[in-house]
Amino acid sequence: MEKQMLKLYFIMGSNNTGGREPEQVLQEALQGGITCFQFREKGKGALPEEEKWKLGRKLKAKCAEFHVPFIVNDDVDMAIRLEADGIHIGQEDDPASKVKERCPSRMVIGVSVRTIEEAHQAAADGADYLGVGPMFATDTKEDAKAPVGLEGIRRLRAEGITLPIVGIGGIDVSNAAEIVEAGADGVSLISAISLADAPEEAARNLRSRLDGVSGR
Ligand SMILES: Cc1ncsc1CCOP(=O)(O)O
Ligand SMILES: C=C1C=NC(C)=NC1=N
Ligand SMILES: [Mg+2]
Repeated sequence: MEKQMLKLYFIMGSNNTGGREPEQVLQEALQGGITCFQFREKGKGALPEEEKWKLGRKLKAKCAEFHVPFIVNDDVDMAIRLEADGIHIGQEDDPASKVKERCPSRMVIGVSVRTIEEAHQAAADGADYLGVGPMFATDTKEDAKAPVGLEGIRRLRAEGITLPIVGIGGIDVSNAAEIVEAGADGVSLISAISLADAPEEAARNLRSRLDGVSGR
């Protein structure tokens, strides 16, 4: 997996946009320079199945226009049937080893981890990258656990985790660089772009900030 794709990894569902059209917000984020997109339709106000599939197809087509990887959160069937570039799973989903068996080998598999044990397990299960967090406080994910902070990433690297890592949780232009300086290969975020007055400008500012940082 090309870890550069993790530099500015935007995540969004229709319930993260403050009521704006998700396709429009994604269009702007792509124009602003996001390097990866994850469709994450879950939580309060998430779309029912039928609409979720329709939106998923539209967002995938938009990512294809910009040659940006399209990742699906949680829903392995959707990821496979939409021919997504990858799937992202959490600790409550099937292990990466099981998901990997079901997916074409071209698909990347990301796993959410918070502890060192979870990180080692995900690596052993064949994860291609880790989503580490929550980094900072966030109110986007209702059931987010206590933040692990930059130390959460430093500790994984000190423990010898060499897999590509994105930090997630409460990230914006004010703290994105330090995530990479702590040893991550990029940042993943929702509201810093999805709720920005100008999503394209927000993505552009984040991208230029991240282009100026040397990670590991
Ligand atoms: C999905 C997820 N996992 C840990 S925090 C979080 C939400 C991130 O949202 P935001 O970037 O708006 O803090
Ligand atoms: C919870 C998550 C953690 N990390 C990433 C990249 N995506 C997620 N949905
Ligand atoms: Mg999940």
